[in-house]
Amino acid sequence: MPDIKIQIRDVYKVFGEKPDVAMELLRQGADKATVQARTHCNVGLAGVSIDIPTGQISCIMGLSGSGKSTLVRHLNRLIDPTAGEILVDGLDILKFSMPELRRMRRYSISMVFQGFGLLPHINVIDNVAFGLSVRGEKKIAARETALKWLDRVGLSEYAASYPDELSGGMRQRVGLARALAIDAEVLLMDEAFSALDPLIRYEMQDQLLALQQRLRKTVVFVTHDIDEAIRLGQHIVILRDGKVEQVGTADEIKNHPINEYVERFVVRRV
Ligand SMILES: Nc1ncnc2c1ncn2[C@@H]1O[C@H](COP(=O)(O)OP(=O)(O)OP(=O)(O)O)[C@@H](O)[C@H]1O
Repeated sequence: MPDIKIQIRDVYKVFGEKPDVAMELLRQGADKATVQARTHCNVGLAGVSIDIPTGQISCIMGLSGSGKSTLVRHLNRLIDPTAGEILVDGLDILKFSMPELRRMRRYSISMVFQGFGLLPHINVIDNVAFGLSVRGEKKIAARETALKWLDRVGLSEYAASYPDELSGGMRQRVGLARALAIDAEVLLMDEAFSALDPLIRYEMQDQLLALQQRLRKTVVFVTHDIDEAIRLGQHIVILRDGKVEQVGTADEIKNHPINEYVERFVVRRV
């Protein structure tokens, strides 16, 4: 059994004006559509419990609106739950003070976004060094680290370029280098490769797998693409309407889909 890095315990997220009424309905077993009809609240997550293993790539997948982004954003507290617990290394991150939270975001958990999130007015190397500068590292040392990571993603020659001079795939490699440069143990990737065309996307998956061979980060990778989940994920979580539908290895999901919803993803591949 692998170690567990992140424990998500019975997490609910209700968006809207009447979270208490919505929670009561959810606890009585109402589904997302009923809660929406009765309270006009949007259910993001409804009682999600998952263990995220250390040093593996976990893929969160499901149809649009199933709660993937909402879930991953809880892990660095971009979103706080309506109810439930989130433990990282056994610590309840919902109880963190602002300084503890800042420390976690600067040192322990980094994030790669679909839209790359690069700053347009600074060059590539300073984009990669950004997280290091924010946490107070000296400019020369930060740039040295940034250059090492740019080299690892094959972009050291573009250190002085600006983001708008790069292709989408190159920009996402810069985004990846920036997330890796802070050397966090946890990497959150929200549809990180979804904006890329299929060939480049495949190359990025290769690059992530190659880096992961050496780095062994705990990666939480959100995708709506089952092929990507199966290719990358040692551990796959399928969400539907804010609930966990199935958790398993790629083989388990492929060969033993628990119901029609999961089967539809898998069958569509053939
Ligand atoms: N800020 C918000 N305010 C209101 N409702 C929200 C908010 N964020 C998410 N939701 C709702 O929560 C549910 C889950 O949304 P989420 O974005 O997590 O789904 P997703 O699986 O990531 O979808 P997609 O693949 O389209 O990004 C949806 O019903 C969505 O409308």
